[in-house]
Amino acid sequence: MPDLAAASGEGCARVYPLTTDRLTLERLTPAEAEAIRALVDDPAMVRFTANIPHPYAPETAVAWVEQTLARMAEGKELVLVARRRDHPQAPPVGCVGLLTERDPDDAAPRIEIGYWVARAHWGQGYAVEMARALIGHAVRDLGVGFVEARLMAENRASLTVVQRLGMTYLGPARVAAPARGTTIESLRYGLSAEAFLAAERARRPLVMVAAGALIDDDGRVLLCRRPPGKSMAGLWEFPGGKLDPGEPPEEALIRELAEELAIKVLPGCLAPIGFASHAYPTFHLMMPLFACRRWRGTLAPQEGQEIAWVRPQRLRDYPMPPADEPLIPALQDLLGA
Ligand SMILES: Nc1nc2c([nH]c(=O)n2[C@@H]2O[C@H](COP(=O)(O)OP(=O)(O)OP(=O)(O)O)[C@@H](O)[C@H]2O)c(=O)[nH]1
Repeated sequence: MPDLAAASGEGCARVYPLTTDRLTLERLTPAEAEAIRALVDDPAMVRFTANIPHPYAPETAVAWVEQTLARMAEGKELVLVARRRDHPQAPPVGCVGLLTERDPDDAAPRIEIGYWVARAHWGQGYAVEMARALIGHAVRDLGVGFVEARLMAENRASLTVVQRLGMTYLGPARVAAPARGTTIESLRYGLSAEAFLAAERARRPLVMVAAGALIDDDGRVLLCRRPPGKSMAGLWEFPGGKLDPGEPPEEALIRELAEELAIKVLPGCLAPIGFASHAYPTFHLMMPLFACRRWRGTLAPQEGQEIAWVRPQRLRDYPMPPADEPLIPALQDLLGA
């Protein structure tokens, strides 16, 4: 049985918050009770849920948070609160959670996902984005092999979510609805870890890029600015580019450095520093970074790109693509900054 608290112990501090293209997902804390109550206390929101009462009193929200935190501490539940990355102080967009459940006829406990999105954010794909992040975490970090969802047949929005997640219909189920004092007919959907990972790979193909940290005699590093019109325009990056099919990264980098900066580099002058592995919205970037202190020719930008020679301790003054962030300390270490 997977332990849903497994990723919150010592040494795993960097697992949370999970981040997605638009959201930050942080573990539930007692401080969230009132913000959650304010969003959930909405008849349109609770219409399709089994156990959210309406009206939703402040003490009910506090009690729910307390109970949930107790279950989270036991590894039986994991609830994350989603906020927009561009509005971190704004009220939450919604919540997504996993819980372990056991019906009388279940041979083994099952892991069920649940989510809600505040009404102001409906129709923008947030439920799918939150659920994908949490399922990805469950599958990759917590050893969860199968995730279920239960929803009411008339909940069209949730049906779209489970379909977009790639879940398949498993059959009908009756769900206890304590807030209504009854049970309700619902539909069971499910997704295996393998199917989830296959869908993720198809949605986000792997792109291999080779990049170089050119280092001058003063220990400064060359950054190039992404020109207007390109993705992530205006950010500073290491020179380099995509590998051609079958091309080794060193060869690709040497070719790119000649094309972009008119310099000739020999393979022996490239030393690996580290790599970036980052999920962008439409592709997964894998990018080895090589240090290079020697080249031939006069370095001259060939594509009109702005360049800067940057002292290692000043690298953070230059906004870089998110994939590059983890490479900065490695480069600073190398250069003794
Ligand atoms: N060269 C380079 N590319 C980087 C860095 N960090 C990073 O995320 N990338 C991404 O890796 C890809 C490099 O592709 P590329 O250099 O061949 O092509 P491009 O800029 O025209 O990219 P595009 O296909 O996004 O327009 C881009 O999507 C770029 O945003 C970096 O430090 N150097």
